[in-house]
Amino acid sequence: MTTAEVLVSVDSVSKSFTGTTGGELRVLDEIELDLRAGEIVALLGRSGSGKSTLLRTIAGLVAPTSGAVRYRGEELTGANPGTAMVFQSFALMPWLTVQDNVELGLAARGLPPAERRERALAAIDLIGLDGFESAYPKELSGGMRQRVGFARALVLEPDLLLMDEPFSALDVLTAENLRGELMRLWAGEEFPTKAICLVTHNIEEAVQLADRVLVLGANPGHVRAEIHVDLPRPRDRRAPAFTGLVDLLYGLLTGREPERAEPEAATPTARPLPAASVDGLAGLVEIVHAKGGRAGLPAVAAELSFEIDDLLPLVDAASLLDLLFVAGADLHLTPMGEAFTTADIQRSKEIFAGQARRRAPLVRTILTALGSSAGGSLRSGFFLDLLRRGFSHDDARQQLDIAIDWGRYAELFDYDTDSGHLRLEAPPEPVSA
Ligand SMILES: Nc1ncnc2c1ncn2[C@@H]1O[C@H](COP(=O)(O)OP(=O)(O)OP(=O)(O)O)[C@@H](O)[C@H]1O
Repeated sequence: MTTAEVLVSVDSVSKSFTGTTGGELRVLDEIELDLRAGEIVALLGRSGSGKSTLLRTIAGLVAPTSGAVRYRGEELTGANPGTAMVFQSFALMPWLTVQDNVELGLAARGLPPAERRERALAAIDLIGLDGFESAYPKELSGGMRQRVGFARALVLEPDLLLMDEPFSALDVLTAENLRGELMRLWAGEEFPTKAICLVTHNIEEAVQLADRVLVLGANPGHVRAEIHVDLPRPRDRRAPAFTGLVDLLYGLLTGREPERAEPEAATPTARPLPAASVDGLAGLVEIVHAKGGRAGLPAVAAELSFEIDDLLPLVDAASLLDLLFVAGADLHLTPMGEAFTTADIQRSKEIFAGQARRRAPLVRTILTALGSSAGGSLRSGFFLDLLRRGFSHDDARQQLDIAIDWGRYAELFDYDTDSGHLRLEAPPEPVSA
């Protein structure tokens, strides 16, 4: 496999965006990646780890801040001519028929109408859409719309097919069916592309489809691990080798990176608060307690019908606060977590307050700032301005909302919606910086 021709190479690519207040938001950090003929590569990572940005960089839709993307050795200066993209949202033109949607990219390439028509019909046929040529997107189910999305990309016969969470807007059965069909096409003679790179946050999907899984970490996006999936196709989800890889990836996605800063020393931007409500994270701690202090993540996700992306912030929050810790794909209750979940409500709040003050950088920063302000009160805009130096507009708001949820529960500070002020609940206590 490693001797196969390199279609696209990503050399030391970094990408920064300009934040709303002019600060730099580093999204990708020194990414190295070769995409070779014959392989399917999955980019797996939690929300915000830069997966979509990396995919768009490979497509030539986003220019790297430093480093280069090459297609067959040629550095890109615009859209990558060897790629076509399938989007999560289908991105179809509602006013065009299936046939016209599929022909769109060919028209852009200047192909004559007769050839466009012929190639579009072949792609429509290949992806199981024949009979729907003159239908409009709104007449189609989600699964059929995504087939149009596939046909529109495949008709271009790209060397490399790029897919950004192509199945995540579909219901479970439709997604499974379409994944299966894609794999049958991939194994067949007529499939017009040489390689696939897909973004997913679904671990099972990555192991089912990919030859190689790159696990991306966040802040900024970087490659944490590369896992080879040498399982025969079609893959059996119940095979021990399959579930073993799923467990390994769960562990990689949830485990803390050794080189990351300890929460005590981290700043609010270096260690953002996970998007978890107190209710959610306390519920998870309670579940692990009910299971005897140890629970497998895949089992918890399945039991709660949670996507890993919904579960990860809860796991992150509980481990940030040292209520749980992750070992491999298992969650373990810590002594602090045990105390938190078995205590009466007032004591639970005190434990939470102590942990949040010590280990959640934004909560600590808010407490410090409120403690040194006149009357222990500051406008929320003050904190939003600070946060926007390191986060996008929406992420800054979300960070503050999480901190307020945590701070209110812990009775550390309150937020007055009418005046827009955060206010200390109790007289200022010394806070170690
Ligand atoms: N054009 C842009 N301008 C500013 N910030 C951006 C832009 N595009 C992405 N970002 C930021 O870059 C970070 C990574 O985004 P990206 O969509 O690549 O991550 P992701 O891993 O694909 O996340 P998700 O799974 O949620 O889609 C996010 O914090 C996002 O807000």
